[in-house]
Amino acid sequence: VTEEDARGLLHYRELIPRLEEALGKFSSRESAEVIQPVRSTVYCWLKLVHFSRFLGLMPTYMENDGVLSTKLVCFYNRGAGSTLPSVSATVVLLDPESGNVKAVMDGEVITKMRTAGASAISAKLLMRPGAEVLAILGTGQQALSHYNAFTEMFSFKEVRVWNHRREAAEKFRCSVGGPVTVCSSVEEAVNGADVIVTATRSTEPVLYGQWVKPGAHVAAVGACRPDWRELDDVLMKEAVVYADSRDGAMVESGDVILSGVEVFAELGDVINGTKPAHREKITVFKSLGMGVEDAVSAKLVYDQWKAKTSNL
Ligand SMILES: NC(=O)c1ccc[n+]([C@@H]2O[C@H](COP(=O)([O-])OP(=O)(O)OC[C@H]3O[C@@H](n4cnc5c(N)ncnc54)[C@H](O)[C@@H]3O)[C@@H](O)[C@H]2O)c1
Ligand SMILES: O=C(O)[C@@H]1CCCCN1
Repeated sequence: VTEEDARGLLHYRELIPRLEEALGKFSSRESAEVIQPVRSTVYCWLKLVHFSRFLGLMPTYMENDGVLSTKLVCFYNRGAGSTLPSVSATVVLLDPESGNVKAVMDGEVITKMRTAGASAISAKLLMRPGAEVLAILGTGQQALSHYNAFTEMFSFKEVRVWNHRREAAEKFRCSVGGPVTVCSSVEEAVNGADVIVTATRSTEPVLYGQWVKPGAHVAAVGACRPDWRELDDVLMKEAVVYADSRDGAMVESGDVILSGVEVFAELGDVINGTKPAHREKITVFKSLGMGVEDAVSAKLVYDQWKAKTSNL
């Protein structure tokens, strides 16, 4: 199933409810219905290359959904100037009965859309009512999918973007459909913002708590290794911290591990009603990406692809 197939078949209006259900199932530890270990990571760092690279394996079994899958995802921090994507991914969908491979699928569209979909769910649950200003830090693939998901799901009055290379932010502004304000600094972008998405390849904090307004919601998508940061300690300590997977965050998130804060709840706990949504406080959703998100997205694509191709 190609990238083009996946792009044509995946839509936020169908994807987001499935992601919400999957996050809820993942966090309801009562049954063994969902099996999704923390991602296995293999570094593939070349001696002469100064940028970090890894391969992540993300196997998942969802019994009631009849999904057995694994994603193979490479994150290559290639540095400025490369035209290749930072994330390349393939999802393998298997038949849970036989163990045979059903489909080998493009995983890049799935990764972009399910990550933005999960962040949109976090905003739906955790941002203050009447949120008007969205700020996006970073202007790469995830920034774009977040822009698309957030502008489709919510009605922000203003969308601001920041990139450490201003020309990249200008390019982003020209490539999207709606109005976007390009900001010269992170501080300018997040000043008074109700919702902030951090989607950079930075390994050092880019967002500082002193700039974040009370009650703001932060969807933190980058910094997916235990020694990488996007958020500073002030922000992490001031915020109520939610994660997609608590176990994942304790192993993979530098923002959580190095700040020493506790994950208050998983997003699925809020969906299940077992933990409150502290909309009145600064909230951080620390997203690392989960196999269950890929599994339900891949099933959605595959079922539609199958129906389409069997009608040919
Ligand atoms: N949580 C998840 O499920 C998930 C899924 C996919 C990607 N990610 C992460 O999201 C981040 C963005 O991924 P992407 O696919 O959009 O990558 P990308 O390469 O397309 O975009 C990265 C952006 O970060 C900017 N950037 C690079 N170095 C920076 C620095 N030092 N400081 C500030 N900005 C910098 C780049 O200019 C670019 O705009 C990565 O960290 C990636 O690992 C997370
Ligand atoms: O869950 C994922 O697909 C990503 C890939 C890149 C790094 C972080 N997590």
